Amino acid sequence: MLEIQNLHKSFGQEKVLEGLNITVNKGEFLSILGPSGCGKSTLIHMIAGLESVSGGKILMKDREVKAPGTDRILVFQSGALFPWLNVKDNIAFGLSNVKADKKSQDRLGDGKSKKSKKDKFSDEEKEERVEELMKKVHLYRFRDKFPHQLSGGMKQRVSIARSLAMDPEVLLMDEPFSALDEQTKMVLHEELQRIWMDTKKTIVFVTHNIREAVKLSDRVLVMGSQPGKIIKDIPIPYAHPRKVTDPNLVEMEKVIMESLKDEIEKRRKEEFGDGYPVEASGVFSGPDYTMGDGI
Ligand SMILES: Nc1ncnc2c1ncn2[C@@H]1O[C@H](COP(=O)(O)OP(=O)(O)OP(=O)(O)O)[C@@H](O)[C@H]1O
Repeated sequence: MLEIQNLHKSFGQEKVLEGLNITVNKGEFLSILGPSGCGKSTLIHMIAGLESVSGGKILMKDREVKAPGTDRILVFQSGALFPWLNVKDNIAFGLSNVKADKKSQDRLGDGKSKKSKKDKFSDEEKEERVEELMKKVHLYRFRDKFPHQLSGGMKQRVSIARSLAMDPEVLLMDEPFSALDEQTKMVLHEELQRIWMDTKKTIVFVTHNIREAVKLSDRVLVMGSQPGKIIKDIPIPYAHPRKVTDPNLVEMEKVIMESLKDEIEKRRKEEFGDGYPVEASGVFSGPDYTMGDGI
């Protein structure tokens, strides 16, 4: 479905990503996990077509990614809703720009005419999709509310619904829950697992939270930094929906921690210099092993 081949990225003299090779399978929930600054957002922006590549290729269904497209929709950390639109209109917003692909054009009988590209969905289908998605993310009764009237979790659910409305081949998620409190995060994890099981969408999910990655994904790619590279590819072969208390998942968290040992040591040295006692650093002592601002 999505193939990343020998991908490199530099910003000026700074080499950010080096030699990444990733295959994302159809229907897979893949997490990209790594410490702050290792290049996760840069990578997902490149897949979305929002950032250029410095070397290598990104192929989506064998076609090189050169620009953003409705086959790859990115859900941002902030939700990025339009404040002047209510829930319903925010979800409906992208639909008018979704055009039918070549196959559907042919089915519609005008596949040869580029100028008259048809909308993928009729007006009735758009209406139905928006209604269905508002129900799917449990926001139907809030459909007339505006973003400032919603909680952080609700806003993120609108954002997910808006992305799903466009029926992308791949849903790209850049730390979508990192700004939320723990309780809301847990609810949204359940919500996302349910949506994923329902829709069987391919999801590429960027996070620095080990527990989140293990709970949600079929596979976790662990990244190292400076420059960013894949250091481990770890399958999480357990049925969904999952509970974080599942001993198998706790075990997987330990496996991932182990694979990040060198990375943690690198960060510890950066933060504290040589000789700082490991047990005194407090790094990774939090409840979810977040590799965020603490290191
Ligand atoms: N547009 C840009 N111009 C210059 N440097 C950039 C740009 N975008 C990112 N970088 C640099 O690339 C490196 C990787 O950044 P990126 O945001 O991809 O990391 P990240 O793993 O997503 O971090 P975080 O988890 O903190 O969001 C950083 O050193 C950052 O400063």
